Amino acid sequence: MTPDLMEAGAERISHRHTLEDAAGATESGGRVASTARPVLPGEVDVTHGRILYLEDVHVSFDGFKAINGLNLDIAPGELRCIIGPNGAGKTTMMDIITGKTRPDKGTVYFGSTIDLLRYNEPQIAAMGIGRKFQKPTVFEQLSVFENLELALKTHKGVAQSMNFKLNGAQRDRIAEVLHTIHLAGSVTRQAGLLSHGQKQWLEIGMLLVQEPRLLLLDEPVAGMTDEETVRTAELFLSLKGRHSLMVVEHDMSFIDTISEKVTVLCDGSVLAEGTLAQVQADERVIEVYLGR
Ligand SMILES: Nc1ncnc2c1ncn2[C@@H]1O[C@H](COP(=O)(O)OP(=O)(O)OP(=O)(O)O)[C@@H](O)[C@H]1O
Repeated sequence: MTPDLMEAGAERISHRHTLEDAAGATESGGRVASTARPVLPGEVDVTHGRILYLEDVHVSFDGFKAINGLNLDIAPGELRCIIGPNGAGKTTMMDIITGKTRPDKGTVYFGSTIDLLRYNEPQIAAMGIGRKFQKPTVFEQLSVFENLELALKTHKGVAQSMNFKLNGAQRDRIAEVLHTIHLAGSVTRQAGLLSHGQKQWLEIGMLLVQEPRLLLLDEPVAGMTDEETVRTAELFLSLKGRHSLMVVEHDMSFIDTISEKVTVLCDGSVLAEGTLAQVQADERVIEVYLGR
């Protein structure tokens, strides 16, 4: 497909992807473990106003308390920024949410019904929690379009099927994502030739084609140019509402542009929470993180 056609496709997009589309995405009928009811991607109970809920979570590594009584909740559609000094436990927290690390103790819920501690990493990803690590990991030899196509196929568990063809809705979804990540003009470009910022956007796009409910993003603007950082802020602001985002960053001006609520982690638990101005004025935060 040519960039022109993809661009045209992007313009045709209306947000018509329904829960039915998402339900059709799971070849296994969406059953992922021994819960009382099937869990479908996109089907998360947020009637209690939380898409993510952590209570009194603890993790120790060889006796060292990396996470120590962590409580946190994220609202549906929220864009939450997480800051804190090195070793505060930010990465470990994301590892717990995504099933990479098991806590010693605590509660971790996706919506109000899905106990994440009962699932493994691939199951949690399939439920709609996407994670972006700091370094971009796109397939450099493939084109931008092929990277997105592969992410969609892999998510649907059909990567091994040589006969898999994208349907119209899937092509529209890719076109929409290309537009969102500012790569509609680079559809056929080899991913290895993209700038660092473009690779980061492409990797975010590879998550977006999977329609995640919650996106965890680890230092997304590290190494970006100022212009790329501004465009990334615009991208995140455009994603909030439709997706929930948790962004770990050290770049304060970027956080200032995108954040409503900031959580400061320190020594494995929440030290402060509020607007950026509120946490920046907090003596304890100044002491451990921002400096005097
Ligand atoms: N697998 C592990 N084994 C032993 N210690 C670990 C392990 N993972 C993390 N830690 C320790 O737990 C603490 C929290 O680490 P974590 O990487 O979560 O912090 P962070 O806030 O993400 O830091 P940074 O901003 O430097 O990435 C650190 O002291 C780290 O050395």
